[in-house]
Order: sequence, then C-alpha cells, then structure tokens
Amino acid sequence: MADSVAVEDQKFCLKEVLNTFKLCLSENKEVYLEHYVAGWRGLIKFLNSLGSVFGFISKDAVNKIQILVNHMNDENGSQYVTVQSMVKYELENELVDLTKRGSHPESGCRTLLRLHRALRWLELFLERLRTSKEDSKTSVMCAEAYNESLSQHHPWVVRKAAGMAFCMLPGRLSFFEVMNVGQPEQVVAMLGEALPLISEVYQITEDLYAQHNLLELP
Ligand SMILES: CCCCCCCCCCCCC/C=C/[C@@H](O)[C@H](COP(=O)(O)O)NC(=O)CCCCCCCCCCCCCCC
Repeated sequence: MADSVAVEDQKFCLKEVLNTFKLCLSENKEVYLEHYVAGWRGLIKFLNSLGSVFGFISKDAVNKIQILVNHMNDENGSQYVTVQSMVKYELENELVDLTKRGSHPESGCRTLLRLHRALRWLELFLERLRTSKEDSKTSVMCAEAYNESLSQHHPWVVRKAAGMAFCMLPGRLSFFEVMNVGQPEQVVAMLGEALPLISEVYQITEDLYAQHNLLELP
C-alpha cells in the first residue's frame, strides 16, 4: 500500500500543476515563490517521466529551483516570499549582477529570470498542444515554441542539444496520456483552463522585470 502511494506520488498530473499555478497569485497579484517553485517541480516530474534524454534539461531546471529554495530557506528567507519582495530586497541590497557576472552569480533575480523565460516557452508550447490536430507532431510544436522564445537566450550548442532532444518526444497521444488527465478532449479542456493562469503569472513577472530593467540579467 505504502508503495503504491509512493508511485502515485511521483506520477505527473497536469491538474496538480494547474492547482499550483492557481495558488501562485496573491490577492494583489503578487507571485508567491513557494508555489512558483512547486509549479516547476511538477513540470520537471513530467519531463523526467519522458526519459533520460531530457536529463540535461531537468538537471538545469532543478539546479535553478534549488538556488531559489536555498534563498527561501536562508536567514533572509522572509524577503523571498513573493517575486516582488525578492526583486525589491535584492535590488535595494545590491545583491544582483546587473551588467556582467560578478559576485552574485546566484541571485534570485537572475535565477528566476531563466525559469521565467522557460515559462514563455511553456505557454507557447501548451497553446500549440491545445489547438493541435490529430496528426500534429509534438516535436515540431515544441521546436517552434522554443525557437520563438527561449532559444534566443541560448548559445548554439544548447540549441543544438535541445533540438535533438525534441526529436525524442513521444507522439501527441502518448504525450496526452502522460499528462494523466483523461481523454484527449479533457486534456484540451484542462489546457484551456491552465493557459490563462500561466500567462498571467508570466505577464506579471515580465512587467515587473521590465519595470526594473532586469530582463537581460547576465
Ligand atoms: C516536453 C519537452 C521539454 C522541452 C523543454 C524545452 C526547453 C529546452 C531548454 C533547454 C535547456 C538546456 C539546459 C541548459 C540551460 C542553461 O544554459 C540555461 C541558461 O542558464 P544559465 O544562464 O544559468 O547558464 N537555462 C535555462 O534556460 C533554463 C531552462 C529551464 C528549462 C525547464 C524546462 C522544463 C520543461 C518542463 C516540460 C513540461 C511540459 C509540460 C507539458 C504538460
């Protein structure tokens, strides 16, 4: 019994991720880091279930999540409750390398920016999945979403490796199955529910970063 609970625990479920993104926004539209990180953890669970060729991607994402969690748990953790409070605290205390890498290679601001850019990829990819046809290819949808977003921030070698990994993605139907929601129509409906939430979290973060000139942090 205990075993089956453990296995269930590890299974990705889109609904769970949807719920964490729902919890992300406070009443006055601040983004809770705790839930943001939990959302990413859920997504990484999904990525891991697709096989080890995606290991280099999930490893980088896990590293970044760990950096944020360390900030949240250290003595100044109370400053890392929302993305807004984190940005304010790190900027006021000059804890961010603004133009070139220096003494703060692991600032919360630059670390979250990497995940934030990846969230844009996710938004574009999920929107393609949502509107895809039976014969649409996940690898193509994924590559298109990547080329429109994240790839612009990656060097050639990372783009190349990512491109090769995309070719290993399962087809649309198996992909839907791993999402663990039910029939394809239910997946599409849930994507329709998840996307506005993800977009809102993305946009709020994007505006905040733009306002403070943080969109190109090294
Ligand atoms: C489902 C297919 C998953 C494809 C994932 C697409 C994203 C491809 C990203 C390739 C990143 C390669 C790893 C290296 C990255 C770093 O160089 C680079 C820069 O960091 P640095 O400034 O510290 O050096 N890092 C990043 O850009 C952060 C990447 C984070 C990627 C997280 C991707 C998680 C994917 C979750 C998939 C979930 C699908 C859900 C469907 C329901």
